[in-house]
Amino acid sequence: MSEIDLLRIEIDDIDQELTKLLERRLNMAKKIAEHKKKQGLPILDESREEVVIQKNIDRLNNPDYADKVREFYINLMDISKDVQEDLIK
Ligand SMILES: O=C(O)C(=O)C[C@]1(C(=O)O)C=C[C@@H](O)C=C1
Repeated sequence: MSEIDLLRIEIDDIDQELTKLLERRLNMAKKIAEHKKKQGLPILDESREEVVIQKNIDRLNNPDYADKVREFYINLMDISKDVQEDLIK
């Protein structure tokens, strides 16, 4: 097997875990949306989003990825809000 094939096997394994985790996270986001609907709360919580982003930047071993992690969580929470809005509308 070529080196790129071996590296792609690693990427595929990581993607498999990421997809499982994404599905779990989106399921939790739906539960939060149901709670917010009952309580009459807005979907968007900007202060919580900043906490999520900062906490995960702080978890990095390589701080060079800070901007990428920020971008990742902004996109992830946009997807989360789409799922939440689809559920409650
Ligand atoms: O924690 C919440 O209040 C959520 O609704 C979850 C979540 C997220 O995906 O992490 C989504 C939307 C909010 O703006 C903040 C965070």
